[in-house]
Amino acid sequence: MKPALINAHAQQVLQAVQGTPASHGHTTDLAITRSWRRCLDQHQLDPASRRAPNVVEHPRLQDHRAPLENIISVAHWQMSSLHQQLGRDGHVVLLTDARGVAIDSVFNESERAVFQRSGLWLGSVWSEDCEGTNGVGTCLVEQQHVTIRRDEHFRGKHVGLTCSASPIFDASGELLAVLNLSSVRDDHGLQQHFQAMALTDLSAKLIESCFFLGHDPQRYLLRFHPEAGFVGLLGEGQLSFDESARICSVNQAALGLLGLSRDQVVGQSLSMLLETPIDQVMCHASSQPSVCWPMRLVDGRLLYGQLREPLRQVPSVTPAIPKINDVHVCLEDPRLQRSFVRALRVLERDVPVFLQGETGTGKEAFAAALHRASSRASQPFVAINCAAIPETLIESELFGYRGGSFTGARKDGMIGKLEQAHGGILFLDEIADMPLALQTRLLRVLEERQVVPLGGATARPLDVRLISASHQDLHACVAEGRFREDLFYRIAGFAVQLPPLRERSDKGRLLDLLLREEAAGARVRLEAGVRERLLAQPWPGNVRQLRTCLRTLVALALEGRVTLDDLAELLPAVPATVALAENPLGVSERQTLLTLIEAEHWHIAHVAARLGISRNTLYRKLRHHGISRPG
Ligand SMILES: Nc1ncnc2c1ncn2[C@@H]1O[C@H](COP(=O)(O)OP(=O)(O)OP(=O)(O)O)[C@@H](O)[C@H]1O
Repeated sequence: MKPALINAHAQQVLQAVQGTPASHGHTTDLAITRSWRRCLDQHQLDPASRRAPNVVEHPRLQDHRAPLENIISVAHWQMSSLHQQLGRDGHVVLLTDARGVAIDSVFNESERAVFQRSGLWLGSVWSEDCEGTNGVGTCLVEQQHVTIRRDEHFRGKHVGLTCSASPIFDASGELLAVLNLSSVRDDHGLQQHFQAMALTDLSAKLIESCFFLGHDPQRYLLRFHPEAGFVGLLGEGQLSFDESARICSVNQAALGLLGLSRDQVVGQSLSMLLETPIDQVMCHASSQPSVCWPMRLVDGRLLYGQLREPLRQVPSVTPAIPKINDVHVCLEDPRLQRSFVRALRVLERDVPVFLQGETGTGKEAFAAALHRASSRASQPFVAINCAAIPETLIESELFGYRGGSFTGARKDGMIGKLEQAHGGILFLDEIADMPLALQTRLLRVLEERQVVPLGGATARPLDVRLISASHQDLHACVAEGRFREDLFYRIAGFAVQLPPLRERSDKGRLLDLLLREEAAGARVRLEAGVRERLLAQPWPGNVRQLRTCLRTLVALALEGRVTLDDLAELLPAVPATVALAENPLGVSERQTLLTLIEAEHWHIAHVAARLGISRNTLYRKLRHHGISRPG
């Protein structure tokens, strides 16, 4: 931002606050005028100051992050989804604590420098007393959603930004964090601003709701709404209470629906609110409530509710510190380690885990590692690739069948994969590809915890811990009507984003591990420069592609030596555009596929190996691009 522009903006701010409206009719938004006054009178800030933002450095940043670990893990996935939904570049999503310190962020890596220049990165402090009027700081003061457009910022330095910020409250109504979306684009119309505002606010509410649902698993949780169909959705009332029916916490929507203040509700007995007797309410308590039942308030109004009973205590066999060194995969990246430890904790409490990541990032390896580290390690781990089983067979594969129930069925019937996983862990890979009709059946199985084989009459109990995965954005699948929303909520209790290989800080360790595995005891030495070259590759097919590449190098190595020439022969197999593009399988994907498929004469296994992706992924991509075998 040029000094002259900063000074001109500062002049306009001063005129507006001192009562002389600026020539171009400056803001009439009262929240902004109030904030400008605070900046001048209370914080004594200079709108023309070009001082860089305050930044909390490591390890002090850890002190800000540690108390909010739970909300960060709930929020991160939603932040990525928000960033993705906005679709284009130029946006950064920040999560700050209640003091305005950025404790998490999501942006395109290629834009890091742009956002750093604007002060939008981990540790930067965005409270009003530091940075003047801005999304985060003003939202913290107003305690409601605010949007601060370009020259509505107090400091001229920030007029290149548009920020939408929404507060996130904890279960006792205290402001816990702020979700902020900042854009450096100047070509946005009003409609895009409204879309960004609405999405930010919706995301903050979703995070708040998820946080409430998990904040106190040892209490009863009552979810309610005057319309049965709205229970389970964003506007529902949520209220937790203890064994003696004393209300412990309540969300904002519940207060609105009840027409009461927090003080009138928290600490009271549930019987003060309900005409329906408490023992009747308690009859509906279940660990996996799925049906709504009517209850009456003392003022006669009818509500519909669902009651979740306290979640069981974690079995004592659960390791206090999960056995992360014992899982036989490389998880040296601190982000991945943290995700692993947290995923294991929630899985032990029967919360379903959902893994999202690009193809080959190691979703199945991660799930299998969770199994090995869990208290069910000696029980089965059953993996099903929902994209790989033909649609006609998937039902019998999953549910099994009784002997002779259809033509071609085995005489003695077959036990389905679901039942094979009984007592252990079920891994549903590529779940977004499951046909809709089957999603309905799966949902019923998960809710009722029993399975009926095809052609069978009796239900058999099913006790499985569930991990599912997809390379697709399930939010988008739900929005497009390809994935059931209720199933989404059932399977995505805790979401883990697996980073692509190019972003992992443990790339080197992973390379060493894979090389050892591929060498299978033989001595293999990488010549100088080979390792560096391997680590610098973008690896669109992620860990799988790296493994395939190493396997080939080991096979080619003469006297156990891998040379730069060996590597050079292999790497051009992926066209240069693929290596350079930010989304390497994006723009040039179709062309890449056509070139390789022609070169390999439609040998699918060879093409998949050259790209370092699975055959299923390749088939899916061919379908997606409408590429089919000629003749
Ligand atoms: N952390 C890891 N440590 C060691 N090997 C790994 C790790 N992650 C992935 N791999 C290896 O990479 C390959 C691909 O992993 P995996 O099949 O788990 O990926 P995926 O994300 O499930 O793939 P897809 O998207 O095709 O389903 C496997 O050979 C696996 O052993």
